[in-house]
Amino acid sequence: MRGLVKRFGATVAVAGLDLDIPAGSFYGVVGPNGAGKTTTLSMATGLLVPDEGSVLVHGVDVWGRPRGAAASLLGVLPDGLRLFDRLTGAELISYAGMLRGMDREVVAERRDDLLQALDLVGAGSTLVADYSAGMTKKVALACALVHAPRLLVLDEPFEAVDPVSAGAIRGILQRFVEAGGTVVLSSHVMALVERLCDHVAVVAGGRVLAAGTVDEVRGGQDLEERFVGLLGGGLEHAELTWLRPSSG
Ligand SMILES: Nc1ncnc2c1ncn2[C@@H]1O[C@H](COP(=O)(O)OP(=O)(O)OP(=O)(O)O)[C@@H](O)[C@H]1O
Repeated sequence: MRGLVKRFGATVAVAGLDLDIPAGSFYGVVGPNGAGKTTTLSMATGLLVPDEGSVLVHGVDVWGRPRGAAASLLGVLPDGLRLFDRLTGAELISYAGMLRGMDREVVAERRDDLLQALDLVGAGSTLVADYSAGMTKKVALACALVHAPRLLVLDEPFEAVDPVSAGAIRGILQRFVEAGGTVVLSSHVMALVERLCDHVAVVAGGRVLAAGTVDEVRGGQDLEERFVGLLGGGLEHAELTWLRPSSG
C-alpha cells in the first residue's frame, strides 16, 4: 500500500498510509478504535475507493484497469458485513463460489468441507438471517475461503466466535500460511496477534506507527505493553464519580 488516503467529510480516516506485507506472512493489524484499520483494509481489497494512493496485490493493481483483476487473488472478510441473509448458509457459500466462476461440483465439495470445518453442518440449511453473530462470521469466512485465494484479508475474524470455533479457524489459517498463503487480519486481541502472527502493524490516526516482525515491534516487551506505550495514556485517569452504587 502506498500513500493511501481516505477522507469522510472533515474526518481524515487514512492519512497517507504506506505498508508492505510480505507474501507468505501472517500479518496482524492493530490499533485503537477509529484508527483507520477497516478503512485501510477496505481500500486494500477493492471495497472502498481511495482518495489517493495505490495498492498492489502480488503485483496486480487493485484500483487499476481492468477493475477486479486482483479479485481472484483475494479472499475478504469485511467488517460490518451485509450478507444475502435470505439464503441458507450452504446456499450462501455456494453462491460465493459460483460468483467466482467455479465449477458447480467443486463448489459443492468445498461447501461441505467448509461447513464441516467451521462446525456449521447443522446450520447449513438455516437462513443466515437467523444465524448468531459468531455463526454469521464463520459463514462469511467460508465465503472468503471457497475459491482458495492467495491472500486472505480478514477484519476481526475472531470477534464473537466461540473458543472451539476460534481454534478451528486458527488451524485453517495456520495451515493456509504454511502452504504459502498470506493472511492479513485486524484484531484488538494482542495475545491472539502475538500467538498467531509473524508480523504486525500498529495503526493510529490513519498512519502506521510501527510495523515489522512481531519481535521487532514489541522490542522485548509484550505486545500489549508496547501498544499501550505507543498509544495509551489518558484513559486510565478518567473517573466516573457518579458510577458508584454506594454513593447514590
Ligand atoms: N463511512 C464512513 N463515514 C464517515 N466516517 C467514517 C466512515 N467510515 C469510517 N469513518 C471514520 O473514519 C475513521 C476510521 O474508522 P475505521 O472504521 O477505519 O477505524 P477502525 O480502526 O477500523 O476502528 P475499530 O477498531 O473501532 O473498528 C473513524 O473516525 C470513523 O468515524
